[in-house]
Amino acid sequence: MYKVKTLNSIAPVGLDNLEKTKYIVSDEIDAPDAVLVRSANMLKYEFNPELLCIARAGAGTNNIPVDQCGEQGIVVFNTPGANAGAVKELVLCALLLSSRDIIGGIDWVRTIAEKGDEIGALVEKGKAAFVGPELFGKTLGVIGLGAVGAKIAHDAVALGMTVYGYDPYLSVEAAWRISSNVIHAKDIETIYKNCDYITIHVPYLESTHHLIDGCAMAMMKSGVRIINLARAELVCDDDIVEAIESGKVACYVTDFPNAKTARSPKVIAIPHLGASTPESEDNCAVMAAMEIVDYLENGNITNSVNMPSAVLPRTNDPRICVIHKNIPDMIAKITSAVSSLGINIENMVNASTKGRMQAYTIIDVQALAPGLEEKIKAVEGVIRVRSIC
Ligand SMILES: NC(=O)C1=CN([C@@H]2O[C@H](COP(=O)(O)OP(=O)(O)OC[C@H]3O[C@@H](n4cnc5c(N)ncnc54)[C@H](O)[C@@H]3O)[C@@H](O)[C@H]2O)C=CC1
Ligand SMILES: O=C(O)CCC(=O)C(=O)O
Repeated sequence: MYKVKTLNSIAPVGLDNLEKTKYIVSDEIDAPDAVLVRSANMLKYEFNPELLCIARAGAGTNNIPVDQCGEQGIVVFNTPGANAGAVKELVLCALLLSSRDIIGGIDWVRTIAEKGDEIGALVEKGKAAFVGPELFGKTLGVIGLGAVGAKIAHDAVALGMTVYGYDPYLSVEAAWRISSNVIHAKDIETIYKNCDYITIHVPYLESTHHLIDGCAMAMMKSGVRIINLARAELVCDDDIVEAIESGKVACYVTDFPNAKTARSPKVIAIPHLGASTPESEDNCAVMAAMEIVDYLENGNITNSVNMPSAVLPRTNDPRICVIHKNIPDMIAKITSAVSSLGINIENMVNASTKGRMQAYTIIDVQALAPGLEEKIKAVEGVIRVRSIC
């Protein structure tokens, strides 16, 4: 039986893919083979030696020590695009909330709720305090045009906005998803200087820490509205609070409130609800569970953030899966270790990604033999070996 530990509540439709005859799934498992997680912080998690993979039911993996996992031969998956529809809808909502003072207006109506028949007249007299601009005809800057950013850019065009998109790392495949009406911003300053609204959709990495800071905001239009449903640390809290106080920033919407931002009256703080729809919770859970099943049962890797993709269709042959350093001569040494025991290789695939530290090899063999795993493990540069019957 495979053991899967859940660190967050995972949608049942996803867990249904972990057949009860093959999997024990619980939040109280010791020494799991796989971990299923949403936003739980795993940065200080103690990895048991048996742990083979972690599936993040979601996009961002900054709650997982991805590089350390790679060094230990633990495959980390995420679920690209599976919650993008939910985030997109909340960003559209955030754009409207940042513009029209809907929240202020609703709060004010509550304060006059006991005024009985006077309410109608009070509303007509008081509503001028909650006026805000339309999105139509305004300029939106989308930083990061991946699964979420591409959808927002598309819908904002449909809302009549002029949309600038900035993403220097966009894959060709992702580029096809971008509406041709989106203006390609060649540098981030173009976004800062031209946009009335700016929304951020990049992963949180060392290189994106405080992407929006005082210098960035200094380049922006006065009264800019900033939407951050990506990660708190992409924006410098001290600087944005200061920019709000000075009037430079008219509104900041964040899905990641903290002690600094939650108190500011011009911050709309949402309790990390970007992906909180039944549809996206189901999508993420199903994709994450399927990634675990395919890796544990077949050794196939799809949507990993620390290993290359590698899929070899199953036959009846037993299989050896080898995670190794991405350095020259590994394939020759690993296949020699197999053939030194007189074992024939029936089929194999090797995958590496430029710049990634680990590579991966799947080898279907005629038969397993005692000592085979040990022989491969002894090859310098091999990180982890697993055989699957
Ligand atoms: N609030 C929530 O519940 C959710 C938040 N997120 C956050 O949003 C982020 C984006 O999500 P997806 O669009 O699904 O990810 P994605 O991986 O599809 O897209 C990210 C895009 O950012 C681009 N990028 C990376 N560094 C950049 C930089 N310095 N400047 C401009 N572009 C850059 C990449 O090329 C990629 O196209 C996630 O990493 C996560 O942190 C995602 C889903 C739900
Ligand atoms: O699972 C969640 O609710 C959080 C989703 C998220 O932040 C992500 O996918 O990056």
